[in-house]
Amino acid sequence: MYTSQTNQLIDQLASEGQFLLLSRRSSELFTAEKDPVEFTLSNGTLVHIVAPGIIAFTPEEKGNKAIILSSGIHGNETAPIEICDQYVVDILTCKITLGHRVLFIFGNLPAMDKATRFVDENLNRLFSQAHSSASVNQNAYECARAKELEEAVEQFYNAPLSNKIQPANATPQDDETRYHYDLHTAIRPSKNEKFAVYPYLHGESHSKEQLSFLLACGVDTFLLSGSSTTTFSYFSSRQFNAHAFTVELGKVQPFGQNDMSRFTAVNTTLRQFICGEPLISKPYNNDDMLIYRVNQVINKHSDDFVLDFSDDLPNFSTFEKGALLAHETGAEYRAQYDGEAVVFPNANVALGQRAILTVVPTTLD
Ligand SMILES: O=C(O)CCC(=O)N[C@@H](CCC(=O)O)C(=O)O
Ligand SMILES: [Zn+2]
Repeated sequence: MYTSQTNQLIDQLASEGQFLLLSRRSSELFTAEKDPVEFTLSNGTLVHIVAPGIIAFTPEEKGNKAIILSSGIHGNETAPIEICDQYVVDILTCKITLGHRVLFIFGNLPAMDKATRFVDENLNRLFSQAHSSASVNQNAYECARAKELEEAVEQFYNAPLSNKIQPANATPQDDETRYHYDLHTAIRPSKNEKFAVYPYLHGESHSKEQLSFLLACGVDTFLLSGSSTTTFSYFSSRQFNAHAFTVELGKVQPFGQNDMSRFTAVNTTLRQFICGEPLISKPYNNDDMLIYRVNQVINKHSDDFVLDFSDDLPNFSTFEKGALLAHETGAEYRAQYDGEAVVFPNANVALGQRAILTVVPTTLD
């Protein structure tokens, strides 16, 4: 039995679908109940509100995929938030029916309200237990949120349904393939507008099928990471063997100012994917994509760290071998190859954090 307030909330969600809006306006509504808030839509889809901004769906006819779509891990990266918000509205109001279990995560709710990347700590540097490290501010909202997101991912991949609503035909979850697309937009413009970071796989093979899928989403450029990180996609990849990616869909814009025509391919393809509809993706061909490997991860160690190129230089701009990329007290950082390109350059990061990635072209075997 829920309180009348929760019952009202459930009715409102099922009629208007505005989970994100309610999460941002009145997040305490989602945490008032001792038991999980779960209900069933008219098409048989089970809805589980895990926490503000975190909602899981299990369709009556469950497919063989467990899919996580996260957005707003950085609060000012609005286009993916708007895309996922619309999916959630359409699912709750039964305009679309899912073909697989899907968990939606809207990451940093307070940062969305402030239109900032984060409030106290960069959420996408706090996964794989980094939220509990002595080097971060333990009182930051983002530390508690990273822990909550880790638990939500674990619960979704391993124990998705509470006993209360577990249908008689529920099957063990090890028949499912796991996916996690962590959707972002970049601070700078990019020569290759849509690109994805493939987390370090510790020697496992990269999935060409996944690259083809992302190509169908309009993502034609891939960065193969060469080391462990504390990002959300690495967490799902490493801990849960999910096909996981950080996907950059364009450039940061304020809410309501995204040119949604630039997201048609990703919007349509992800929607087909979660609904279990047939996908039209070309077979893998190296020539259709640009694949880079990460060559240098340049961290900032001093407050006087500066970039030696302009603030509006686009991602994937290339340098000649030996060109100075950045410097700080005691160190100069230079390109090591002709054609080495910079990605995510940002001098305004906390000490110890990544200030530039450099990449060089590669191919998959
Ligand atoms: O444009 C930028 O500088 C940052 C865009 C962004 O948020 N990128 C992610 C990439 C995460 C990864 O490397 O997998 C981030 O920096 O967190
Ligand atoms: Zn981001």
